[in-house]
Amino acid sequence: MLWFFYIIYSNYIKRGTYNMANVTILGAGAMGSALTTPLRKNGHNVNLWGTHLDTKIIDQLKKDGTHIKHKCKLEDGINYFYNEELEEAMKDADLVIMGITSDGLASVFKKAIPYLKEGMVVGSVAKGFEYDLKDKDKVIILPDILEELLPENLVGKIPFVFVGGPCKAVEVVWECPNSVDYASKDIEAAKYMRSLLVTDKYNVGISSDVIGLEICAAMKNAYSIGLGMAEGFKELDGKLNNNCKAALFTFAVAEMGVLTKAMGGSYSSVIGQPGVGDLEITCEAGRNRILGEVCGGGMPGTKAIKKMRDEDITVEGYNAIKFAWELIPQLEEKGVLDRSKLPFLQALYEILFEDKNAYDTIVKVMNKCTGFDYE
Ligand SMILES: NC(=O)C1=CN([C@@H]2O[C@H](COP(=O)(O)OP(=O)(O)OC[C@H]3O[C@@H](n4cnc5c(N)ncnc54)[C@H](OP(=O)(O)O)[C@@H]3O)[C@@H](O)[C@H]2O)C=CC1
Ligand SMILES: O=C(CO)COP(=O)(O)O
Repeated sequence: MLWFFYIIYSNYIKRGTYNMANVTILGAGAMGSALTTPLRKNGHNVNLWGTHLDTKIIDQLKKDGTHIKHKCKLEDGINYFYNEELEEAMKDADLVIMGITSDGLASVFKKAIPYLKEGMVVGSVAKGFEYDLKDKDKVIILPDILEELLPENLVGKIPFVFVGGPCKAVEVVWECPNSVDYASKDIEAAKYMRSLLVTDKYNVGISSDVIGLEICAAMKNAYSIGLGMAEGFKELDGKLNNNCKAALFTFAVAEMGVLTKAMGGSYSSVIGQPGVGDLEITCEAGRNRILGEVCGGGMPGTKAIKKMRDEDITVEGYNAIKFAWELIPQLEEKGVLDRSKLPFLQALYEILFEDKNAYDTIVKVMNKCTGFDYE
């Protein structure tokens, strides 16, 4: 019995007083590295671990503190670790943040599992979908993958926190004001993670809507590709197509609402930071928007994605479109979705995966979506 009170008390001490914590970030890419800034500003001990793909990034950071993707120095006092130093990087961590892209999330999390301990909190910034590990044809949200991978002895003992909202990584490094949401089934864990990262510039809201936040995080990337197309039309007609972009923005929000509702998420995420907020930044300044711009300018979808991948640019919206398209039959089978309510998504699938002409397809979808009943 005394042990029971001890565990409760020590968790309270740990999460309630918010003293200096040990934080390990897995993934030294754009976002993982950016989160070192608020953490170091708050005086925490920060370990930044690079994947097998991040060796050059870690080399340079160790040399002079410069992050080669951000092209500026990170805060002083960060401990840097190479791929083969994972155990050391995770030793004594209170919070582990997965700064990995959606397609690498499961493989990196699997590597981290042997070093997870009861009481640690795991955060993730990844935005996308994955296939269910138990059923390779089934599309699921990223929180479900992490839960599935957790070994039996840690189930219910490691809370997960998911990050959504407009947050260009480099602006976090520059300490520009921004606002994100942390969602978790364990609100105390979300508050704990917030307590370690929040600054006067890095604002964090707390939410219990994990599903809504995840659907928005994945789908804003998908729809930003579509909004980017309107930017690319300039290449064809020499004119700004801002009316088109604004209209597509509203169709994107409506369709994120349709999918979120079908999945059981909350509309408040759609109209909050994870949905509208993140859609706005991504269609203004995101890497997904660049793919759309290239397609809108006339390059076929399959060629445009190849070009960006060859340039090593992360574009998660491309896969998100395919995953969402494959998710539809699952939701129709459950009777919670009618695919006719997602005309913009269908258009994106046709442009990006079937190489349909972007301009003609977008003009048609504008005709269809104007005055459309999404209910
Ligand atoms: N960048 C941003 O502004 C924001 C990004 N996010 C989300 O955070 C996640 C990470 O994004 P970001 O940091 O920009 O991405 P990066 O491309 O910079 O990479 C993130 C990390 O994932 C690694 N990685 C990529 N592919 C694989 C793979 N197949 N297997 C193992 N590791 C892999 C990267 O290695 P390497 O560096 O060598 O590619 C890097 O360590 C994404 O899901 C993104 O949507 C969220 C908010 C904002
Ligand atoms: O998620 C992001 C901003 O919140 C980054 O979007 P991109 O991956 O399109 O750059």
